[in-house]
Amino acid sequence: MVFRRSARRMRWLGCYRLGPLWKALLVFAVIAFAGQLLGVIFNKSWMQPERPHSLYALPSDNSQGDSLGSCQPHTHIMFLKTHKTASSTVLNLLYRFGEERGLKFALPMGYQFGYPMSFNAQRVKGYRGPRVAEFDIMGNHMRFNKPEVEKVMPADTFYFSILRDPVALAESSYAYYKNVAPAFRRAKGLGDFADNPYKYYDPRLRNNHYARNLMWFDFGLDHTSNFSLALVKRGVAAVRRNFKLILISEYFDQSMVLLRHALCWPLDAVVSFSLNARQHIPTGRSGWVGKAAAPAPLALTDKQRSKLREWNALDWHLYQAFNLTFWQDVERFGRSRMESEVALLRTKREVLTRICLRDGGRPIEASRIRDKTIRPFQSGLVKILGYELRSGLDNATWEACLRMIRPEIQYKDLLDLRQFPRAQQPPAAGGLPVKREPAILRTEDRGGKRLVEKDWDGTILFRNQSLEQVDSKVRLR
Ligand SMILES: Nc1ncnc2c1ncn2[C@@H]1O[C@H](COP(=O)(O)OS(=O)(=O)O)[C@@H](OP(=O)(O)O)[C@H]1O
Repeated sequence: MVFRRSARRMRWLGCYRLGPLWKALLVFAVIAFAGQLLGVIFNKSWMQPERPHSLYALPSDNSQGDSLGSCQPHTHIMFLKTHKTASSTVLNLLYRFGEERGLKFALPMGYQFGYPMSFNAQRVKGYRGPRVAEFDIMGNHMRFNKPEVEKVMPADTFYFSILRDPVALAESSYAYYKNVAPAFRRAKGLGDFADNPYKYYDPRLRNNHYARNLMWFDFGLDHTSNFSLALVKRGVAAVRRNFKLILISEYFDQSMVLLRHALCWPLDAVVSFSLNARQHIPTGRSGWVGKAAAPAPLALTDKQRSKLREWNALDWHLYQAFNLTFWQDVERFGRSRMESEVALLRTKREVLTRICLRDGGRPIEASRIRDKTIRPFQSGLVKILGYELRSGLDNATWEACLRMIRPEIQYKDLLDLRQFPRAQQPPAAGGLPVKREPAILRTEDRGGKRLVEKDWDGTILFRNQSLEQVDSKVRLR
């Protein structure tokens, strides 16, 4: 049939003047071409998942979520990156948004802005003084200090941050800062710590802020006074004054919807994969499996949970106050509108998972990630997980997917290099030469003896000392 049609078409094209050999050749060429075409289509549909015309767009969707009318997208943004609250996932989308639009980031010299010291504008790489407004986005870890931040960021900056239930945060913080916070280091487990925190906690020791009211501390609030409702009220009021939006980690997707509306961003810009997750291996009653220093120490009874809430009372009140505000915001936004946007966001995430990630998008241990440059930074008791990209992605897709899974430290290095190409590294504010710190926190352990432990910033936390020596030497406050 196909052959007869081709022969008719050739007659129409005047091929009847050709000899039989040429005719045969032409028929062969037509059939080969048709076969090739079919093969390409066939192969594509098998090799690639149905890929929409844009990486994010859904097959039935040529919008980017609800229209946001005529508002202008915010590009001056300050995100207070609180610790262990899903803040790396949030920072990733700020990095992506800024990178794609060529915005300028206020970056730290290392990986945090002099944390745990209070933020100082001089910590920003390339900072040239309070009247030189040249940064668009700021989001690395800091202890918030509004007057100093205002020196760096433009007057119309949108300030936002994120909070998490203090008990979940304590678990995450204990697992991550076990070797960094002296209070955690000495405790047998988080439950043991919760039962008697004063036995382990000395507020004068450096890095013990990771063990109590960490969010309150990150907001730059007074953490040295005794707990009182008046103190809480002042703290909550200060946060309300300084921040336009407080997200809630437990309701991450709803948070993303509120955020994208507040920023007038497309929904696509807030689709993300969870970064910096700790490995959970459920088994038996404890909920964990593992070897020696594995996560059994994280098990908590209900009583211990409520003790941790009491211990972190400032954080607990802060969280409750902004959880309430959050749901009032959702109410104002409209519950059903929120539900449909969250559903759209989740569908987009699923599509992207299929396009970008191996293993159905399950996060994996760093050691199993073949591309060493995207292995997440490791710290503490448990493994911090990352992702691997599917093979066979075209360049544009690969680049877009990579942006979504690139860990925070590597992403900061990349942006840093773009903003300050090596050849012209500016002197650090204050005239000190810039020292690029290695992108790895290390606990070197030889023969069971810990030699050096460095913080993200490259700060040496301790070196070749017993824990007791360390604790007595790192007194800061
Ligand atoms: N999307 C989303 N939703 C809810 N929770 C999330 C999300 N993304 C990351 N996470 C969890 O956040 C924890 C890591 O927090 P951070 O990235 O702020 O940590 S860090 O301070 O930057 O080290 C870490 O918590 P734990 O796994 O309990 O340790 C992550 O699993």
